[in-house]
Amino acid sequence: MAPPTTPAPKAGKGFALHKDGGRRRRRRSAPLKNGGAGGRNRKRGLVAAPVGGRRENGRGGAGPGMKLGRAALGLLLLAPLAVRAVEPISLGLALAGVLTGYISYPRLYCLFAECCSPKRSLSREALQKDLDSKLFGQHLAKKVILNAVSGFISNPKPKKPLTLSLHGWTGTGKNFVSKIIAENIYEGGLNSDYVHLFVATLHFPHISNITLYKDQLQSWIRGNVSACARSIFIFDEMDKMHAGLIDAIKPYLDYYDNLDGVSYQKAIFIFLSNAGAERITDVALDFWRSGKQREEIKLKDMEHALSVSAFNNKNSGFWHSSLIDRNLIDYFVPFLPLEYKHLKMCIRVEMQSRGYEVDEDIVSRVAEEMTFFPKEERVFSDKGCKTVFTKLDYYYDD
Ligand SMILES: Nc1ncnc2c1ncn2[C@@H]1O[C@H](COP(=O)(O)OP(=O)(O)OP(=O)(O)O)[C@@H](O)[C@H]1O
Repeated sequence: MAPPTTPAPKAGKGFALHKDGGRRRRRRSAPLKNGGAGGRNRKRGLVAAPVGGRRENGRGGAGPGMKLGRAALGLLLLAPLAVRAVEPISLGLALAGVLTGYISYPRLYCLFAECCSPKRSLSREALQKDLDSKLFGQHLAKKVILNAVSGFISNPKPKKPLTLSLHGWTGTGKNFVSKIIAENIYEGGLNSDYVHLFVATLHFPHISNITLYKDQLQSWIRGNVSACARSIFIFDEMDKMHAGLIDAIKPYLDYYDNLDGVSYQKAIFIFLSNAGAERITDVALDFWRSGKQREEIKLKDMEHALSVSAFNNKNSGFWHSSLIDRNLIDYFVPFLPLEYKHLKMCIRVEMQSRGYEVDEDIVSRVAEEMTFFPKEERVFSDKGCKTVFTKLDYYYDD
């Protein structure tokens, strides 16, 4: 896992805080010094890539390739001596074989192992299909994410990294969407070595360590982006992040071609937060009360209000943040509160994934057990789809 001075990875949510720039070295995670959260990386983490050290290649590193290269060079140097002993045409063919192998090695390697340059490029259609079939009740998020992510990935020279700030009530799909994005870019999804998940309360728990966290965060991101330009960083629980901490990464989100030899322009940063959820709910409730479809809600009804409320909310992690001040967040993405019918959709998916036939009677009973707000109207689920799965256990406990 990461060096002792870096934050610990999130247990159970597929988080690799390190990439070593070369082939992955799997190790047991070390407890953190300096007050970082301890714990073990589900992926049995790694070591922060040396800053300004090895540069990205197709494999995300140079280890085995270097060895082959040296072997090829050695053969070339020995060639004149060998020529006398071996038949020249065969020697030439052998050398050509070694060189071809060396040149195509990264591609060969990437056929069998995960690489920074994924085997397949992101397909807009596949992302759309995933969002349409898996994400319920979030027409705004779907549209923004589809356009933002596919447009960004298909741009060979983006001017800055993509920064998305996802806002909404608990259990409405913010983590779920991050997972979908990660899976559409890297086969390993959240478990990929190029996807990093930070959780505020886990990785940055103590306000007294904020200076240390800032240093760690910077070197972490710098190290991993220098190993793989297309790295994805997800910051969960932004609303619990100490004010000012996130500003440490501001330079990386800005319009710089490179900083100390590292370009951050292909990286993706996703921030998840409950900040602004009340504002989103107010708008959704207004639409509901006036008999309008929630699909009629437009991004412009929310986006500006979200950025302002994130900036002015002391508990948003973006409080007076230069990321907002300098317009470094590309999209504020609202997640609408989920209704009864969406809960039923979540329950059906869960039943199917457990191998049960969908039983509409159980679906309704589980959905009815959830609590809804406002109290009188009972329109929105107060936990989104988050606890429907455990409630389902009650009906299948034998
Ligand atoms: N809109 C949705 N469509 C389909 N499934 C959903 C949706 N929202 C939530 N779920 C289901 O509920 C689970 C929990 O949701 P998720 O972790 O994404 O919520 P969240 O918005 O990140 O909540 P929190 O703010 O508490 O972190 C997801 O893994 C997914 O299975």
